[in-house]
Amino acid sequence: MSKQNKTLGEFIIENQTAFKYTTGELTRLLNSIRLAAKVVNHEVNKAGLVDIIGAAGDVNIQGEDQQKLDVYANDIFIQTLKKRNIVCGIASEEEDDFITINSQDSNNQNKYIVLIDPLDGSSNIDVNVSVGTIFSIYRRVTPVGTPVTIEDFLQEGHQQVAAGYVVYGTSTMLVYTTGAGVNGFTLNPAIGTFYLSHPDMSFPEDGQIYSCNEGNYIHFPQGIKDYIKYCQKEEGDRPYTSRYIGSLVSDFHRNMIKGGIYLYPKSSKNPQGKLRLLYECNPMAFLAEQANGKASDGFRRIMDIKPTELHERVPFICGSKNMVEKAEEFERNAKQ
Ligand SMILES: O=P(O)(O)OC[C@H]1O[C@](O)(COP(=O)(O)O)[C@@H](O)[C@@H]1O
Ligand SMILES: [Mg+2]
Ligand SMILES: [Mg+2]
Repeated sequence: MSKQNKTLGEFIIENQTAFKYTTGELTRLLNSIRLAAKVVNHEVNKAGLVDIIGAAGDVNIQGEDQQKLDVYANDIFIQTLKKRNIVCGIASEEEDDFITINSQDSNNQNKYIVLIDPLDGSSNIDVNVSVGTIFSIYRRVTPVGTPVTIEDFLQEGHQQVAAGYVVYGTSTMLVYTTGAGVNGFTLNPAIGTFYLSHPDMSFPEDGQIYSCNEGNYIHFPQGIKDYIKYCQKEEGDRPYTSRYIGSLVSDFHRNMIKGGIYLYPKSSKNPQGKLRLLYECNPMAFLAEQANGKASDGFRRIMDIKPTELHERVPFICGSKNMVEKAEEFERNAKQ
């Protein structure tokens, strides 16, 4: 069977042997995420027809108005994972604290925890612009059969065993890694099956696209301002093209295919940046590095940052390796 016709289910099974902890547990977990993605996709595709757009009326721990689709996607992913008794803990952008699964059941031999951003790009839901879901998977560090603790969630990004995203766009794709490269699968909506459409995805080392909310420009650190001016300068292969969808998943996906850099720096408005280390930056950083790209906070490798809080934010620069290194160079120079 040619690589192209392979379904996600087949690919997951075939590639579990490449994974050193093979017990089939990660396979079942990835398949659960695949299922939840299809359910959420069904609702996203009819946003506007059904009562799924607009605010849900609550504010989440990030201080953001929860959108109905944020809440719906959160419920679907958590229920799908809970029901299958496939993990021992879950953390989500939409949940104040982490969720412990079946902690009283000492037979709960599950080894994995999942961190999710159930709906990424919430500001785009109501305006029919692509949105996504982001997931990150770790092995627990506390003994199996005991309730998970915060330590299981505050692991450095390089401890991830798998990460991925779903983009609900012109087509719906699931893109993931287990540390052996990055592969993308497109949903055939007629039969509800994901097919391998983008094998071995890789960031071009250089690109001509920069993605950043320039509306915050005056609040950016000097190094970032200098880098944006560098991108806009008439010189060599520049100016680069500015493209900003406002959904991290979609901006990342485009830049991975075409070559580009995404920046959400810290600013006088957001001293730590906006994006969340555990369920946005770490999974995208794992994917970026597995796809020959790079991810940093301007100075440190994202996946080497030791988390201290569940919902902590970090400045985020991610994309084509040479472009990220150039941005880091401007940040370092501005510091001197
Ligand atoms: O509107 P801003 O400040 O440019 O922020 C957009 C960024 O915030 C996010 O929407 C944050 O993610 P959520 O929608 O999951 O909260 C990113 O997807 C996006 O890149
Ligand atoms: Mg997000
Ligand atoms: Mg979100």
